[in-house]
Amino acid sequence: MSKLKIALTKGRTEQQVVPLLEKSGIDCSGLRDKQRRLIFDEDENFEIILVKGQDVLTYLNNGTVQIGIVGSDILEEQGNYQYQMLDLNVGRCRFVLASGKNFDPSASKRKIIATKYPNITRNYFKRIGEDVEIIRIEGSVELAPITGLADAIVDIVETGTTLKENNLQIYAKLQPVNTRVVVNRLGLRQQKKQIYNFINQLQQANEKFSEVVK
Ligand SMILES: Nc1ncnc2c1ncn2[C@@H]1O[C@H](COP(=O)(O)OP(=O)(O)OP(=O)(O)O)[C@@H](O)[C@H]1O
Ligand SMILES: O=P(O)(O)OC[C@H]1O[C@H](OP(=O)(O)OP(=O)(O)O)[C@H](O)[C@@H]1O
Repeated sequence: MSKLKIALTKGRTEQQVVPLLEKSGIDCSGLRDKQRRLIFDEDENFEIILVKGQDVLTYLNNGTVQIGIVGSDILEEQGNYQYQMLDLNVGRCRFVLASGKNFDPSASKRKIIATKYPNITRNYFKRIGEDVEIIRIEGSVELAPITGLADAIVDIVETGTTLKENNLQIYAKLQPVNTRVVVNRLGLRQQKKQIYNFINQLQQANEKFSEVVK
């Protein structure tokens, strides 16, 4: 029987998900001890690769892996909703619209919004019927309203520390974010039993199951 291959988002997601994978009985000793290694096959049933969140669906859709573990922020930004199997109770945060204290959300002038998530931002402003200019930036998003690059930002908030330390405040709360398990459809047909066993083990470890593929 071939091993199930998992693309796990490296960084924050990896830190929070590895304890869950271990709880569900998967040998993650290599991940615990690693420095720059990216592929882990210590477990007899699983192979885990560490990838950037934005690349998880590329590996999944290509069939290189059967399972991906990635934030709902990235799934939503990339417009993929169809392969989500499990909602993990980790990586919890929320999208917000934020700016400095002088920002006027009801001002009639066309606003400039900086974000790492242009699609989510476009959809939000479309929903509320406002036309805005979006500037895409890759990080340290909070700098945009402080430096005058943009009027406001759409970004993720977890503890609120980054906003607070940069004197920004929340003007609107958008959708919540958490970590999801996504499955390749062909993989699901070919390795159904293995995949469902994995999902069940992870579900028990997580004690929170939310959504089965339709
Ligand atoms: N402050 C946060 N608190 C909790 N979860 C977060 C936070 N920021 C991001 N996340 C979640 O963790 C995932 C990975 O975030 P992480 O910061 O490791 O990667 P990143 O933002 O792409 O940064 P980098 O480009 O440095 O790798 C995000 O896609 C999101 O789901
Ligand atoms: O509410 P907090 O707990 O402070 O977390 C929010 C911060 O975390 C994320 O940034 P990240 O650490 O990924 O850095 P980045 O600016 O490089 O994207 C996000 O973009 C916020 O800046």
